[in-house]
Amino acid sequence: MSEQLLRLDHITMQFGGVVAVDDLELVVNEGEIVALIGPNGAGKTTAFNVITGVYQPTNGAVWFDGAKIIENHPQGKMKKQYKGQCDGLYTETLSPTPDKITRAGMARTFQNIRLWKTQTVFDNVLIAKHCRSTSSVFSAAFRLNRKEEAAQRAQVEELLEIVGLSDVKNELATSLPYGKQRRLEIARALAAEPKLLLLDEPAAGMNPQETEELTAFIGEIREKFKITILLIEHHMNLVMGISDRIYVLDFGKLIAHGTPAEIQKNQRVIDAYLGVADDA
Ligand SMILES: Nc1ncnc2c1ncn2[C@@H]1O[C@H](COP(=O)(O)OP(=O)(O)OP(=O)(O)O)[C@@H](O)[C@H]1O
Repeated sequence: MSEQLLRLDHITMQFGGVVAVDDLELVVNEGEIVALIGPNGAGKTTAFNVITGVYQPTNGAVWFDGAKIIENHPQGKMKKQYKGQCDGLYTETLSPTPDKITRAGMARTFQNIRLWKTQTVFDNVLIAKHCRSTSSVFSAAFRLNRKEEAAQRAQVEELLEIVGLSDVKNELATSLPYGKQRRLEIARALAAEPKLLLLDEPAAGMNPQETEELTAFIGEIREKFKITILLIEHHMNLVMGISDRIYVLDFGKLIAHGTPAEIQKNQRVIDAYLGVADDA
């Protein structure tokens, strides 16, 4: 459990005058479930967007699976603003696209469910599998490689069985109840066979029972897939129930990190976030 899978070094993301993420240092070790929490607008989704290549950070580096995958330093007008803070620390510009990052072994879900609405449960997962395979475009369009296609279909069957969606595999994704749609979204991310799964508010919009089921489901996924998970979540029962460690952001800055027990009694966190009533 001690190998670092993901490491953020001095990550800053500035949009115009807003510093959404400010000098963030974060580590996720192999096999861990780590939560990133904080009040609305704290910078959590922005951090995910930097890690997954949606945004190029203003400064800093991201290491994944032993390699530096992202790096940037203040450019243009920003140079003056950041002068003295990070001079010479980062000199390269490494900015892979999100699909390259997926291929490197990360997969994510989004705050708003993004399923292929007109496809079945099975096809939603199959398409995600295709996207991972090198011959995906041709295979998907022309079925050039039938052997590969058959193997992928079998893997999708197996995955749906593991996540408990086999019985609804031929139904349209959008006909599923909300909790199952969330489960499908996670299954689709798992189809990419990631080393790191990033979940952005997986329990958003869920009632307490659905949240409880999801909490158990995430735990099962970790066990069954031996996967590492970084998640953003507002439901404190879920966060405290499954996280090994928690990072807390407030106004882009890291204000605390530690075990759930440590975070629960951290006064800065209580003031900034946990004092706010849980809507779970
Ligand atoms: N593309 C963007 N352009 C300009 N400002 C942005 C952009 N994305 C995020 N921000 C700003 O950055 C700050 C952090 O937003 P972010 O969405 O990362 O917060 P969050 O912690 O994920 O919030 P929530 O819990 O509400 O999802 C906010 O002030 C937001 O308005």
